[in-house]
Amino acid sequence: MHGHVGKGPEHSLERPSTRIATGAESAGEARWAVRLTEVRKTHGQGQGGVIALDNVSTALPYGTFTAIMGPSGSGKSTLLHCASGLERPDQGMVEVGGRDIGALSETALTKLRRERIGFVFQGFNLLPALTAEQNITLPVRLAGRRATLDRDWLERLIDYTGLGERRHHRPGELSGGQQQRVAIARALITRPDVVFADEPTGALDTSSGRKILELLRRLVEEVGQTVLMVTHDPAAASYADAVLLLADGRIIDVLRRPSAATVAERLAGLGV
Ligand SMILES: Nc1ncnc2c1ncn2[C@@H]1O[C@H](COP(=O)(O)OP(=O)(O)OP(=O)(O)O)[C@@H](O)[C@H]1O
Repeated sequence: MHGHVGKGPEHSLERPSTRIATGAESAGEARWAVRLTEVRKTHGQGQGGVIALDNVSTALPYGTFTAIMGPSGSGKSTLLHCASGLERPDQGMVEVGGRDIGALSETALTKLRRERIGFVFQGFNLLPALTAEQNITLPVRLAGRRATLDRDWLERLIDYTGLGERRHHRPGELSGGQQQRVAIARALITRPDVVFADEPTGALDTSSGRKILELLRRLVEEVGQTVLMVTHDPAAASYADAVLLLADGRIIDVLRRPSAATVAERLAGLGV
């Protein structure tokens, strides 16, 4: 595989790729967009406590598309929440763009989440009073005075998402697929180290969902974006470079270049 040096993390997902230029990378600091090292997370305490993540280690190289799958309750959301700093692990380390996010203050973590991480949700989560373009540029405005909008990048994202004709429409005037494309452009506007997508096609019909997955794939291939996506759908997972298969809070398998059929078969073996 490409550029693997020394002993990598337990599950390192390598793919030769165009790599996105980030501040951390250009400084030669980070190889991985996201890295989890022996992450453990328990919900609740004592006898009622549930081990949601049990010593999970994995690393996502820049410019890769990874899917997380597994039975209900296997820890997928918890992994996404820990990787994005929404929840703090009990043990272990989470790095985003080479920064140990556990060492950050709440303020610094909020800033990192706003500027270095993009989020895409099943329900789009757009602000209804803002136009498509205003929704897309909101993260830059929230970043405050220091941040300036990169207009060329905005235009490229509008091209990628095919929203040219709709940029001045409000979410209520857009289809579900179009709203999700706005959400994807919004997630990328700050050129984040990673985009976390939680069931991004869950609320869409098959054809709109496929367009979303093709868009994410293109952004990985052509822009070098790193994407981590939770999905229950083997067809959606087949757009990823690799599938992390979770069961009982552990990564039990990594399926590389997965086909929908391979994924479905492996999940059926787990009783999903
Ligand atoms: N806030 C919480 N309090 C108590 N237990 C929790 C909490 N959040 C998650 N859990 C438990 O942790 C385990 C992992 O949950 P998690 O939501 O990460 O699984 P998941 O794979 O995302 O499930 P699903 O596919 O159903 O969304 C489950 O046993 C769940 O019941």
